[in-house]
This record gives sequence, structure tokens and C-alpha cells, in this order.
Amino acid sequence: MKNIVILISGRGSNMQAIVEAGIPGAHIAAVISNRPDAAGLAWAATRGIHTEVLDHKAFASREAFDTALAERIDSFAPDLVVLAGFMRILSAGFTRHYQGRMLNVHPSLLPAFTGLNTHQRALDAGCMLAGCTVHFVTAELDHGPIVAQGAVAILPGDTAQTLAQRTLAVEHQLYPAAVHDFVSGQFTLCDERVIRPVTAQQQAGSLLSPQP
Ligand SMILES: Nc1nc2c(c(=O)[nH]1)N[C@@H](CN(C=O)c1ccc(C(=O)N[C@@H](CCC(=O)O)C(=O)O)cc1)CN2
Ligand SMILES: NCC(=O)N[C@@H]1O[C@H](COP(=O)([O-])[O-])[C@@H](O)[C@H]1O
Repeated sequence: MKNIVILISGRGSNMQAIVEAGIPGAHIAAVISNRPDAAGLAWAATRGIHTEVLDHKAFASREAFDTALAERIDSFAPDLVVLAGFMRILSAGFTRHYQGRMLNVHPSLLPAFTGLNTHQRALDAGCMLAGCTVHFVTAELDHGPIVAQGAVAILPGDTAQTLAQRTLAVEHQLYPAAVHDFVSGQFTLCDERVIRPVTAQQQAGSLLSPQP
């Protein structure tokens, strides 16, 4: 069984999708929020999941918050830390501590549109495709090795809100699948790249395979 700690800051819809996916081999050890008013906390508690709040405003510095957060997370001996709408930039020491075992879902097709307000920026840039990315978390914001991506067509008349809604539906499929693949060892991290084995079917369909 792999222990998973999920960090949220708000409604936690991605946390809900992961919990409801019932991933074989995954145990959700705790849901921790940096915001006391995060709606996802009540949802998790009603499903018997241990929840905690660590209010970042109660700490004098980002590093002090991160140190206290790591102590709480480590008390659950996590195999994986999942950021699910977690809205705090984490210090380099924190990301190093969880290197190779901390994932985030970002609402854009990275490396495009790191940071915040991704949907409005994609619309303003005249993009025709938006989407979401699951990636390992590193010190450099939204630049960690990419695990999975899902594309979302931008439609005429789209607003940041309508695009966010369609993208979120893709996140709710992409993230549980990515967590499943991590838990079941479907990929490895090598030289800052996510490596997935080539399946026999892919090999058979490869142009490089010897033709009969
Ligand atoms: N060191 C890293 N920290 C975090 C990463 C990362 O890749 N490396 N991913 C983010 C998630 N994220 C986008 O996917 C993100 C979250 C928060 C912010 C941000 O600017 N936060 C502000 C506060 C904003 C707020 O409270 O509403 C801040 O921390 O000062 C940008 C991107 C999670 N952390
Ligand atoms: N930079 C982080 C970020 O913007 N994350 C985004 O927050 C939204 C709410 O997530 P939630 O419903 O799971 O709380 C999601 O779209 C997620 O991609």
C-alpha cells in the first residue's frame, strides 16, 4: 500500500476525483490545507479521511511554514505528496525533500503559461488549444518533469470561466490516472524526464519495427 498525502487550498475537486477513483494500492493518509476555509476539508472529513489545517498566515516566513508543513506530512510516512489546487509556492528545500515523490496538476499545457490566471492568458494570446499538465514538483515553479497532459480545444466565445470548467473535467480524469501510474510503477524519473516503457503494441506499430 502506498501512503498519499494530498495538499489543498480550496474546494479540492481534484482531491475528490483522486479519492473517488479508488486507486488500487493507494491509501489517502491525510488531506492538509493551508487555508482553514478550504471546502475540500469538510468533503474529505465526511469520507473518514484525516484532515489538518496549517494556516500559512500563522508563520513568519515561507520557509517556516514549509518546515512545519513537512513535519506534518512526514508524520504520515508518504510515498507520494499530491498538490491538488494547492496555492502556495514551495521553497527549494521543501521540493528537494520530496523530489521524485511530489506531483502537481497545472491548468495549462506546460511549459506554456506557468503561474496563475492561465486560462485568461491563453485566451488573450489567441491560443486554439489549452489544457492541463501533471508534473513532478521542483524548485522552479511549474517546470518539473511532465507526467501527463490533456488538451482542451478553445471554442468561439469561451471565457476564462468556461474554459476552466472544461479543463477541470479533463484534470479529473488525468490526475487520478497519473497517481495510479505512479503507485503502480508505470513510469520512472530519469535525468529529469519521465520514462514510460514502450508497449509491445506500440513497438509493433512502430515504423522502426521490421516489416513482415
Ligand atoms: N516550488 C514550487 N512550488 C509550487 C509548484 C511548483 O511547481 N514548484 N507548483 C504550484 C502550483 N501552482 C500552479 O500550478 C501555483 C500555486 C501558487 C502560485 C502563487 O503565485 N502563489 C502565491 C499565493 C497565491 C494565493 O495564495 O492565492 C504565493 O505562494 O505567494 C503559483 C503557482 C504549487 N507550488
Ligand atoms: N497553480 C495551481 C492551480 O492553479 N491549480 C488549479 O486550481 C484549480 C482548482 O483545483 P481544485 O478544484 O482541485 O481545488 C484546478 O484547475 C487546478 O489545476
